[in-house]
Amino acid sequence: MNKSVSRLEVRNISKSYSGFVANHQVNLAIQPGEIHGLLGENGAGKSTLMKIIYGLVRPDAGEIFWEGRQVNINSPESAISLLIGMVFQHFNLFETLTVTENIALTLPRSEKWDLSRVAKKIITLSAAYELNIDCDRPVHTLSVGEKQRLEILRCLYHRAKLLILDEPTAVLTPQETETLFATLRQIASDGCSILFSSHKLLEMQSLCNHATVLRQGQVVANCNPKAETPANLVRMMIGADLQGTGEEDGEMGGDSASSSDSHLIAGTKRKHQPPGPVCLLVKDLHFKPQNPFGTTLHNINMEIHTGEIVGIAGVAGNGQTELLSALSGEIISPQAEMIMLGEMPIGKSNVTQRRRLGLGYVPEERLEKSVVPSLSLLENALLTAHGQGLLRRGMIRFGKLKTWTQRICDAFNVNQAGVNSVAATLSGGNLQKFIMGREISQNPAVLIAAHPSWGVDVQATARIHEALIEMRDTGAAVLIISEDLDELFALCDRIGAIYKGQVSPLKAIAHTNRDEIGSWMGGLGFN
Ligand SMILES: Nc1ncnc2c1ncn2[C@@H]1O[C@H](COP(=O)(O)OP(=O)(O)OP(=O)(O)O)[C@@H](O)[C@H]1O
Repeated sequence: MNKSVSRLEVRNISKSYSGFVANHQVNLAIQPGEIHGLLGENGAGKSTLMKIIYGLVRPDAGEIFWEGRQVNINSPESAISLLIGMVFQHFNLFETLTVTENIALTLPRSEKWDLSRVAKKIITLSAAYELNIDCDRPVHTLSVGEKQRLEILRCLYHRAKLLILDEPTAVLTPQETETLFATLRQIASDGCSILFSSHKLLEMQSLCNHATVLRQGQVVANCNPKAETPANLVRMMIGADLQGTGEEDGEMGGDSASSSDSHLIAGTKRKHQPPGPVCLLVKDLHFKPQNPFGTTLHNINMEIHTGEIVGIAGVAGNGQTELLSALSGEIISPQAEMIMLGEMPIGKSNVTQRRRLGLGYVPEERLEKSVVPSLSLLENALLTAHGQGLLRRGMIRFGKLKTWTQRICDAFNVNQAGVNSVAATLSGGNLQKFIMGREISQNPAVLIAAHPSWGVDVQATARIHEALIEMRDTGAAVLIISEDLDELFALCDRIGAIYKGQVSPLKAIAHTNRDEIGSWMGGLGFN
């Protein structure tokens, strides 16, 4: 192959949605074997550009060249036929089918029916790339992290020449991210090009030698992220310095991939005051899921006090989903006293009853559980906030609802076309900001949040952290379940880990470190 011909080149790509500009005259070229970063804050237009390249979105204008030849990529099928693969931010999987069946479905007729052959190849690939996945499990039983690994595996199966990854590390642990990056470097060194989007600056610096920076749909810079400081990258992304973080220019780079940029933004606002009384008590909580692939919870004991943020770290699939379901009321506990909200036994209460008593909840899955994708932001706000005076005698108070929703969007800088926007049309990060804002704005006594800053850019993460710390400082209890150790260490007062359905002791941040929590995440030392 002629080295001077780009694997992919896009010229003057533009795309608007009802007058809202998502991409404006974007130019970008990716060489064979290059890992090219696409950097930009939430709503900058990264996913739109990637979807155009993958044939999912038709551009209004512009041209695409594949290995020097102009092409018309008008569907994912035509992208796949060129050997372009894509891993999405939101999973594109059939929930009731198994891992093998999900991959087989995307294969040509001649291959798709030989499921045992497909399974064998999956096992080989998943071993080679350390993407451990059980071929026979139905997708609905997989954790968020496992579903994402399946998406990556599916692209690897197709031997793509261009692999597009839209925030693939959002739910991976630092170790998993390191492993993934090693895999991606290996794939790139074999000549495959990679287009990788993220707003995690350290990931960009660790993985990419070239990056295109998008702001409000336009290319504002091309750079080598390894040669830039994080402050420079932030400046390129948002066109200004990050507010109130104390972040200064400094040498950065190196090969270590941090799972987030949380260390850039938190830590300065911690108010050292003793926590209050126990607000959420979990006592000998055990639960055996009906789902044969679920994780059994074993006698979990925890005390969360008012005025503290507690974090539970863990590798996906260790019982986080079951613990979240049990605490939120999606699963009813064997005994009511196993979960106490203040003086109230709530183990047998349902989600709505728990919400009424002051329990806020941000589930793991954004589009599956947190919002109804086809409903507007107004309607989605009402779904969990109807108890905030938004109903009168069973009728919706639309004026109030509009003000309420607008306030959430303003406070959390949810960048969208208006409160009537359909949730599915928001960028991933903007949707996450909306969901966090919706729950925090209700001032719950206890907030249980999974992955609070999943897919959220550095500035918005700062805003979410600030709001969580503010809640804590005004007496709320916050429980965060996340795989992002950076975020947990930046935010939490106490921290523990979950492993195979058991929760470790919760230790004050000052009395533990990443190594200890990391080893607990791997099941060493506490059970
Ligand atoms: N189908 C659609 N209808 C209306 N607006 C859309 C649609 N798809 C995207 N947009 C808007 O286009 C803008 C760019 O979205 P895009 O998803 O490309 O951003 P992004 O950079 O990937 O953001 P994030 O980092 O949050 O994922 C956003 O403001 C989004 O709301």
